[in-house]
Amino acid sequence: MERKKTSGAGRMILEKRQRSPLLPDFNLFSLIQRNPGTTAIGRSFCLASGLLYQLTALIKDGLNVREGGERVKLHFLGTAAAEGFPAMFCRCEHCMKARQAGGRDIRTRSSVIIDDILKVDFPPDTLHHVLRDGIDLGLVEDLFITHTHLDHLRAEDLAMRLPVYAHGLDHPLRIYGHDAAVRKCREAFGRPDASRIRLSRIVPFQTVDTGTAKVTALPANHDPDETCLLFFIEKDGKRLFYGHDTGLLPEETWAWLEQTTLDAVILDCTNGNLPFTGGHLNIEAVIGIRNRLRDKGVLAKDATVIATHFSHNIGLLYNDLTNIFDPEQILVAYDGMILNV
Ligand SMILES: O=c1ccn([C@@H]2O[C@@H]3COP(=O)(O)O[C@H]3[C@H]2O)c(=O)[nH]1
Repeated sequence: MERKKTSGAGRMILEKRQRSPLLPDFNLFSLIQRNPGTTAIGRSFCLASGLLYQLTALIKDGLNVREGGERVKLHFLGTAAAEGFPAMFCRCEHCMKARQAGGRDIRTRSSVIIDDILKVDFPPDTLHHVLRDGIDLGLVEDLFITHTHLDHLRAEDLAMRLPVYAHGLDHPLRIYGHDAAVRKCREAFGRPDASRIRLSRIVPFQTVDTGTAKVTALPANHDPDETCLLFFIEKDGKRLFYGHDTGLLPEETWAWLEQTTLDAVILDCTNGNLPFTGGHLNIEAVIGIRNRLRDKGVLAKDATVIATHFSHNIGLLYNDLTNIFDPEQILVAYDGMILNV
């Protein structure tokens, strides 16, 4: 189906201006209109401030504009490990600090939406994401599931796309996952009408052509009891690697990745400065993977590398993480972050 898209840089600037936490949307012009008593000096001040605000936003956003090609919007809905940050029941020093700090130190269970129509994972915080970021989930056409752990697939909530719970939908949601994910979905909502949900089992190295993107499932190194997937996503000429949850990448995944180029790489940083475990990475491993991708010529010029999926156990707040990752030119994801690559 054709969907109307605002093109390139204009779209990026619009979105970043609407959502930037540093530049809240504050319409000075409507303030003037609501206050007919405003003096000429006041009106001039407001107009000048408004113009300055618009200009600042354009300059800030302009810094992110790249040369050539359609941009792909990556919207990070959640950036935490299973327990969230602060963790639900946790009263440790770091969770207490995060509760107090708020903002970028509040992390929910991980998911990303690409160009508003392609989603990876369906965590239990999805309703919160929809409400927090004003997302129209009815637009999403394709949902790729990495694995069935509770923070990545809340299958029961997908039933909210069925009749009675959802109206006005004009296309089915196509869901793709390995066999455990398909089984979990079937147990949650059976075999619904294909106009609402279509479920497909995919296997490692299979490429799905959604019509808007080509998505290849790659093996993760996460849970020995389940085939967990990572995704290579090619959309509008951009190539992205969705690389969590995983420990050190399997060599067969490396072999596949080394045949391509990547414009954006999203990596698992669950363990922060702690030693990495079998199923997750830490800061050192994230930097190591970035270095290998760079050394093998996989990273495109100006490629963006992003660390995400942080556990509360690492005890690092957003500023601690940026202090570590900024010198490495690796971005630290936060909830609500929008990138145009
Ligand atoms: O050795 C360990 C094992 C686990 N954990 C935490 O438990 C979580 C389980 O879900 P998850 O796999 O999304 O993320 C994990 C981490 O946040 C940890 O910090 N250290």
